[in-house]
Amino acid sequence: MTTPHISAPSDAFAATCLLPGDPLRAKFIAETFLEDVTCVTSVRNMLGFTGHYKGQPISVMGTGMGMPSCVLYSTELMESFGVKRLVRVGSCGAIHESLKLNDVIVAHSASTDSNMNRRQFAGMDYSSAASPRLLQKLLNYVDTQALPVAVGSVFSTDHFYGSAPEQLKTLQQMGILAVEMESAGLYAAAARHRAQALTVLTVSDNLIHQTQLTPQEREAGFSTMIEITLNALVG
Ligand SMILES: O=P(O)(O)O[C@H]1O[C@H](CO)[C@@H](O)[C@H]1O
Ligand SMILES: O=c1cc[nH]c(=O)[nH]1
Repeated sequence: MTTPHISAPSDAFAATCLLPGDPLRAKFIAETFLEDVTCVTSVRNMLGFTGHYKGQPISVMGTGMGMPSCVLYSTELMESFGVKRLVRVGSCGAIHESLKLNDVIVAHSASTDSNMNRRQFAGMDYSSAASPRLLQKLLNYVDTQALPVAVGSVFSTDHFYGSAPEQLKTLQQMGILAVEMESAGLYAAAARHRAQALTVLTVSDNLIHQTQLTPQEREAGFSTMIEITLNALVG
Protein backbone atom coordinates (compact mmCIF):
# COMPACT_ATOMS: atom_id res chain seq x y z
CA MET A 1 0.00 0.00 0.00
CA THR A 2 1.36 3.38 -0.93
CA THR A 3 -0.25 6.69 -0.13
CA PRO A 4 1.32 9.97 -1.20
CA HIS A 5 3.15 10.24 2.13
CA ILE A 6 3.44 6.71 3.57
CA SER A 7 5.02 3.76 1.80
CA ALA A 8 4.40 0.54 3.72
CA PRO A 9 2.48 -2.75 3.45
CA SER A 10 -1.21 -2.25 4.32
CA ASP A 11 -0.74 -4.30 7.53
CA ALA A 12 2.47 -2.53 8.56
CA PHE A 13 0.87 -0.47 11.34
CA ALA A 14 -0.72 -1.63 14.57
CA ALA A 15 -4.26 -0.47 15.37
CA THR A 16 -2.76 1.76 18.06
CA CYS A 17 -0.26 4.40 16.96
CA LEU A 18 1.61 6.99 18.99
CA LEU A 19 2.04 10.28 17.12
CA PRO A 20 4.85 12.63 18.15
CA GLY A 21 5.38 15.69 15.97
CA ASP A 22 9.10 14.98 15.69
CA PRO A 23 10.09 11.91 13.59
CA LEU A 24 13.30 11.60 15.62
CA ARG A 25 11.20 11.38 18.77
CA ALA A 26 9.30 8.56 17.04
CA LYS A 27 12.66 6.80 16.47
CA PHE A 28 13.67 7.40 20.08
CA ILE A 29 10.36 6.00 21.37
CA ALA A 30 10.59 2.94 19.11
CA GLU A 31 14.20 2.18 20.03
CA THR A 32 13.81 2.90 23.74
CA PHE A 33 10.41 1.44 24.63
CA LEU A 34 9.35 -1.09 21.98
CA GLU A 35 10.57 -4.61 21.21
CA ASP A 36 10.84 -6.36 17.80
CA VAL A 37 10.88 -2.97 16.12
CA THR A 38 10.71 -2.45 12.35
CA CYS A 39 10.94 0.88 10.57
CA VAL A 40 7.89 0.66 8.29
CA THR A 41 8.00 3.99 6.44
CA SER A 42 10.46 6.83 5.88
CA VAL A 43 8.93 8.90 3.06
CA ARG A 44 10.27 12.48 3.49
CA ASN A 45 12.10 11.15 6.57
CA MET A 46 8.75 11.08 8.40
CA LEU A 47 9.71 7.91 10.25
CA GLY A 48 7.18 5.27 11.28
CA PHE A 49 7.86 2.13 13.34
CA THR A 50 5.95 -0.90 14.53
CA GLY A 51 6.92 -3.09 17.48
CA HIS A 52 5.53 -4.47 20.70
CA TYR A 53 5.09 -3.07 24.18
CA LYS A 54 4.50 -5.67 26.90
CA GLY A 55 3.52 -8.11 24.15
CA GLN A 56 0.98 -5.85 22.44
CA PRO A 57 1.51 -4.40 18.95
CA ILE A 58 2.09 -0.65 18.92
CA SER A 59 3.20 1.72 16.16
CA VAL A 60 4.76 5.15 16.44
CA MET A 61 5.06 7.71 13.67
CA GLY A 62 6.05 11.36 13.38
CA THR A 63 3.39 13.78 12.14
CA GLY A 64 5.41 16.95 11.56
CA MET A 65 4.33 20.26 13.01
CA GLY A 66 0.94 21.89 12.74
CA MET A 67 -2.55 20.70 11.91
CA PRO A 68 -2.18 20.33 8.12
CA SER A 69 0.74 17.94 8.53
CA CYS A 70 -0.73 16.02 11.48
CA VAL A 71 -4.14 15.63 9.82
CA LEU A 72 -2.52 14.51 6.57
CA TYR A 73 -0.57 11.66 8.22
CA SER A 74 -3.43 10.73 10.56
CA THR A 75 -5.87 10.53 7.68
CA GLU A 76 -3.60 8.25 5.65
CA LEU A 77 -3.01 6.06 8.72
CA MET A 78 -6.75 5.73 9.36
CA GLU A 79 -7.91 5.38 5.75
CA SER A 80 -5.20 3.12 4.33
CA PHE A 81 -3.41 1.41 7.23
CA GLY A 82 -6.19 0.47 9.66
CA VAL A 83 -5.07 2.68 12.53
CA LYS A 84 -7.95 3.06 14.98
CA ARG A 85 -6.39 4.59 18.11
CA LEU A 86 -4.23 7.66 17.59
CA VAL A 87 -2.38 9.04 20.58
CA ARG A 88 -0.43 12.23 20.11
CA VAL A 89 2.59 12.47 22.41
CA GLY A 90 3.77 16.04 22.03
CA SER A 91 5.37 19.05 23.60
CA CYS A 92 3.57 22.24 24.60
CA GLY A 93 3.93 25.70 26.05
CA ALA A 94 2.28 26.02 29.45
CA ILE A 95 0.16 29.07 30.18
CA HIS A 96 -1.42 27.89 33.44
CA GLU A 97 0.23 29.05 36.68
CA SER A 98 0.22 25.55 38.17
CA LEU A 99 2.40 24.00 35.45
CA LYS A 100 6.21 23.57 35.38
CA LEU A 101 8.66 22.32 32.76
CA ASN A 102 8.37 18.54 32.22
CA ASP A 103 4.86 18.33 33.71
CA VAL A 104 2.51 15.98 31.84
CA ILE A 105 -0.89 17.12 30.55
CA VAL A 106 -3.80 15.19 29.05
CA ALA A 107 -5.96 17.24 26.67
CA HIS A 108 -9.66 16.44 27.09
CA SER A 109 -10.43 19.10 24.48
CA ALA A 110 -8.70 21.48 22.11
CA SER A 111 -9.75 24.95 21.01
CA THR A 112 -8.09 26.50 17.98
CA ASP A 113 -7.43 29.63 15.92
CA SER A 114 -7.16 27.48 12.77
CA ASN A 115 -9.78 27.43 10.04
CA MET A 116 -9.16 23.77 9.20
CA ASN A 117 -12.05 22.25 11.12
CA ARG A 118 -14.53 24.91 10.02
CA ARG A 119 -13.79 24.11 6.39
CA GLN A 120 -14.90 20.53 7.03
CA PHE A 121 -17.81 21.43 9.30
CA ALA A 122 -19.92 23.64 7.04
CA GLY A 123 -18.39 26.82 8.45
CA MET A 124 -19.45 26.03 12.02
CA ASP A 125 -17.27 25.60 15.12
CA TYR A 126 -16.58 21.93 15.82
CA SER A 127 -16.01 20.95 19.44
CA SER A 128 -12.72 19.04 19.30
CA ALA A 129 -12.68 16.50 22.11
CA ALA A 130 -10.63 13.48 23.06
CA SER A 131 -12.05 9.98 22.79
CA PRO A 132 -13.88 9.42 26.10
CA ARG A 133 -12.75 5.78 26.15
CA LEU A 134 -9.06 6.61 25.65
CA LEU A 135 -9.26 9.44 28.14
CA GLN A 136 -10.88 7.15 30.68
CA LYS A 137 -8.20 4.50 30.11
CA LEU A 138 -5.41 6.97 30.67
CA LEU A 139 -7.01 8.54 33.73
CA ASN A 140 -7.71 5.13 35.27
CA TYR A 141 -4.01 4.28 34.97
CA VAL A 142 -2.90 7.66 36.29
CA ASP A 143 -5.26 7.41 39.26
CA THR A 144 -4.23 3.86 40.08
CA GLN A 145 -0.57 4.86 40.10
CA ALA A 146 -1.25 8.22 41.81
CA LEU A 147 0.68 10.05 39.09
CA PRO A 148 0.68 13.87 38.91
CA VAL A 149 -0.94 14.45 35.51
CA ALA A 150 -2.94 17.59 34.71
CA VAL A 151 -6.20 17.15 32.77
CA GLY A 152 -7.77 19.99 30.85
CA SER A 153 -8.21 21.93 27.69
CA VAL A 154 -5.41 22.99 25.34
CA PHE A 155 -5.17 25.48 22.49
CA SER A 156 -4.01 24.29 19.05
CA THR A 157 -2.58 27.24 17.18
CA ASP A 158 -1.29 27.79 13.65
CA HIS A 159 1.26 30.30 14.96
CA PHE A 160 4.22 29.12 17.02
CA TYR A 161 5.56 32.68 17.16
CA GLY A 162 2.26 34.55 16.93
CA SER A 163 0.87 34.61 20.47
CA ALA A 164 0.10 38.21 21.37
CA PRO A 165 0.00 38.86 25.16
CA GLU A 166 -3.72 39.68 25.00
CA GLN A 167 -4.42 36.33 23.29
CA LEU A 168 -2.60 34.42 26.04
CA LYS A 169 -4.60 36.36 28.63
CA THR A 170 -7.84 35.33 26.93
CA LEU A 171 -6.76 31.70 26.91
CA GLN A 172 -5.83 31.89 30.58
CA GLN A 173 -9.22 33.40 31.43
CA MET A 174 -10.85 30.34 29.84
CA GLY A 175 -8.71 27.99 31.93
CA ILE A 176 -6.66 26.64 29.01
CA LEU A 177 -3.63 24.77 30.29
CA ALA A 178 -1.22 24.98 27.38
CA VAL A 179 -0.62 25.80 23.73
CA GLU A 180 0.38 23.32 21.04
CA MET A 181 -0.30 22.94 17.30
CA GLU A 182 -2.13 19.71 16.37
CA SER A 183 -4.80 18.34 18.72
CA ALA A 184 -7.86 20.23 17.47
CA GLY A 185 -7.25 18.91 13.96
CA LEU A 186 -6.40 15.40 15.12
CA TYR A 187 -9.55 15.10 17.25
CA ALA A 188 -11.77 16.24 14.38
CA ALA A 189 -10.06 13.93 11.86
CA ALA A 190 -10.48 10.98 14.22
CA ALA A 191 -14.17 11.78 14.72
CA ARG A 192 -14.68 11.91 10.96
CA HIS A 193 -13.14 8.44 10.62
CA ARG A 194 -14.89 6.96 13.69
CA ALA A 195 -11.48 6.43 15.27
CA GLN A 196 -10.28 7.25 18.79
CA ALA A 197 -7.79 10.02 19.52
CA LEU A 198 -6.10 11.41 22.61
CA THR A 199 -3.32 13.91 23.21
CA VAL A 200 -0.77 13.63 25.99
CA LEU A 201 1.74 16.47 26.28
CA THR A 202 4.90 17.34 28.17
CA VAL A 203 5.54 20.98 29.06
CA SER A 204 8.61 22.03 27.04
CA ASP A 205 8.11 25.78 27.41
CA ASN A 206 6.63 27.93 30.11
CA LEU A 207 5.10 30.91 28.31
CA ILE A 208 4.55 32.83 31.54
CA HIS A 209 8.06 32.52 32.94
CA GLN A 210 9.83 32.27 29.55
CA THR A 211 11.69 29.06 30.41
CA GLN A 212 12.23 26.14 28.03
CA LEU A 213 13.76 22.71 27.46
CA THR A 214 16.71 22.24 25.07
CA PRO A 215 16.23 20.75 21.54
CA GLN A 216 17.90 17.53 22.78
CA GLU A 217 15.46 17.25 25.66
CA ARG A 218 12.54 17.73 23.23
CA GLU A 219 13.84 14.96 20.95
CA ALA A 220 14.88 12.33 23.46
CA GLY A 221 13.23 13.36 26.72
CA PHE A 222 9.63 12.92 27.71
CA SER A 223 10.13 9.37 29.04
CA THR A 224 7.58 9.91 31.82
CA MET A 225 4.87 10.83 29.31
CA ILE A 226 5.73 7.91 27.03
CA GLU A 227 5.75 5.36 29.84
CA ILE A 228 2.43 6.62 31.23
CA THR A 229 0.86 6.52 27.77
CA LEU A 230 2.13 3.07 26.82
CA ASN A 231 1.23 1.51 30.16
CA ALA A 232 -2.24 3.04 30.07
CA LEU A 233 -2.86 1.80 26.54
CA VAL A 234 -1.84 -1.80 27.16
CA GLY A 235 -3.49 -2.03 30.59
O1 LIG B 1 6.72 18.35 20.03
P1 LIG B 1 5.61 18.27 19.03
O2 LIG B 1 4.86 16.99 19.11
O3 LIG B 1 6.09 18.56 17.61
O4 LIG B 1 4.56 19.42 19.41
C1 LIG B 1 4.83 20.81 19.54
O5 LIG B 1 6.11 21.19 19.09
C2 LIG B 1 6.03 21.79 17.79
C3 LIG B 1 6.51 23.21 17.88
O6 LIG B 1 7.81 23.27 18.36
C4 LIG B 1 4.56 21.71 17.38
O7 LIG B 1 4.37 20.55 16.60
C5 LIG B 1 3.88 21.65 18.72
O8 LIG B 1 2.58 21.14 18.74
O1 LIG C 1 3.26 24.73 20.12
C1 LIG C 1 4.08 24.84 21.03
C2 LIG C 1 4.87 23.76 21.48
C3 LIG C 1 5.76 23.95 22.48
N1 LIG C 1 5.88 25.17 23.02
C4 LIG C 1 5.13 26.21 22.60
O2 LIG C 1 5.27 27.31 23.10
N2 LIG C 1 4.25 26.03 21.62
